Amino acid sequence: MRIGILTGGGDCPGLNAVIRSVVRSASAHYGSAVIGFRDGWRGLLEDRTTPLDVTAVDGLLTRGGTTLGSARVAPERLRSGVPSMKGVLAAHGIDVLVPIGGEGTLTAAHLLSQAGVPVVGIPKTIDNDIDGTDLTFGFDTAVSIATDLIDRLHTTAESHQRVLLVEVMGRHAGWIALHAGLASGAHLTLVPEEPFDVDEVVRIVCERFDRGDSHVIGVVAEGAVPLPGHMPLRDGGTDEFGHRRFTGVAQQLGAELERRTGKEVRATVLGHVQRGGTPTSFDRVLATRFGLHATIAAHEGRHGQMVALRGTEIDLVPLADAVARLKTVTPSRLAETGAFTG
Ligand SMILES: Nc1ncnc2c1ncn2[C@@H]1O[C@H](COP(=O)(O)OP(=O)(O)O)[C@@H](O)[C@H]1O
Ligand SMILES: O=P(O)(O)OC[C@H]1O[C@](O)(COP(=O)(O)O)[C@@H](O)[C@@H]1O
Ligand SMILES: [Mg+2]
Repeated sequence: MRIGILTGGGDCPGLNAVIRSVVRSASAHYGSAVIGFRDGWRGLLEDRTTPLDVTAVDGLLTRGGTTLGSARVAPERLRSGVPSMKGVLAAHGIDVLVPIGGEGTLTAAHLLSQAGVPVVGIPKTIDNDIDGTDLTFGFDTAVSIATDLIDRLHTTAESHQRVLLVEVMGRHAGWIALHAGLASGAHLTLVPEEPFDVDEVVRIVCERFDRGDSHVIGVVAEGAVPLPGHMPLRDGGTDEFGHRRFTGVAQQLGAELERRTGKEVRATVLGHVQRGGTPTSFDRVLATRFGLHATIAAHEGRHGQMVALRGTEIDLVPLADAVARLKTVTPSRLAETGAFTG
């Protein structure tokens, strides 16, 4: 068998570990070949490939990023390119395509699957917002990095009796904010799922200082928004791929808090450092298991599926179900922060 593989969307730690796992398991268990398409869907549209054998994936387990490269392509270009992508796959004799990506890449994978291409998807994203799987790889690493950095912000905030707002990634889902906030003892966590009440944030800040606490740490997901009418938030419009452009919610909320509380506020945007570097051992294991089970599914003819973590086992879920909705933070998970807020 010949397997095609590509990595799409934002990179994350563990992508290289999956590539290695697919190549190693395809070779060891089935004697199958793996061909990589470069830069996500763009490489498939433009017929840019790289052969992947066991030697080529040597050392990839621990390396961050993706050796195949990743890129975004306007969804319209992708939809109109389905016939030519099928042509490229046929020309390379690809039996099964294994796209590794977030909800966007997996939506495109579903599109190809519906067009008759045998596909087995693998969910990646630091955002952990893919439905049908308990976790995506990359998330644990991002939370670990964010937690470590927030721990460091506690000490400098204490020294200066400041409010420190930490902006973490999370476009539609606040999983990183929720977990990094709980892990680092944040006093306040704001997520995209629940527009925040600025009066309530002001109250929490004032209360902490009034009772003699030295500082405030607030974790703010980049996609968090205020309740309508509470404070202005600049509109950045959308980019060419349909993604909302963020304008720095932590910094804007910080200015509002300084004005209303009289306290010194600093905003720190963690940004792409959350996506860089080597994966945690948890993500290495999850990525390796996803790669192995995707390879098995590909050889067993279980197509139109995505590998998924359910409890401790790796399962398959229909791609159609996985991309039907995003997995966002539930009100009950958010309510768990209540006892630790303020
Ligand atoms: N609705 C869609 N239909 C077809 N292709 C899509 C769709 N959404 C995303 N894609 C393709 O998948 C790529 C990656 O999606 P994106 O949302 O940027 O990242 P991720 O896969 O990490 O969620 C996009 O650049 C685009 O080529
Ligand atoms: O690197 P870019 O293109 O600025 O994208 C940033 C976005 O990508 C992410 O890091 C990961 O999102 P995806 O996994 O969906 O690509 C988001 O948290 C963030 O909003
Ligand atoms: Mg995504």
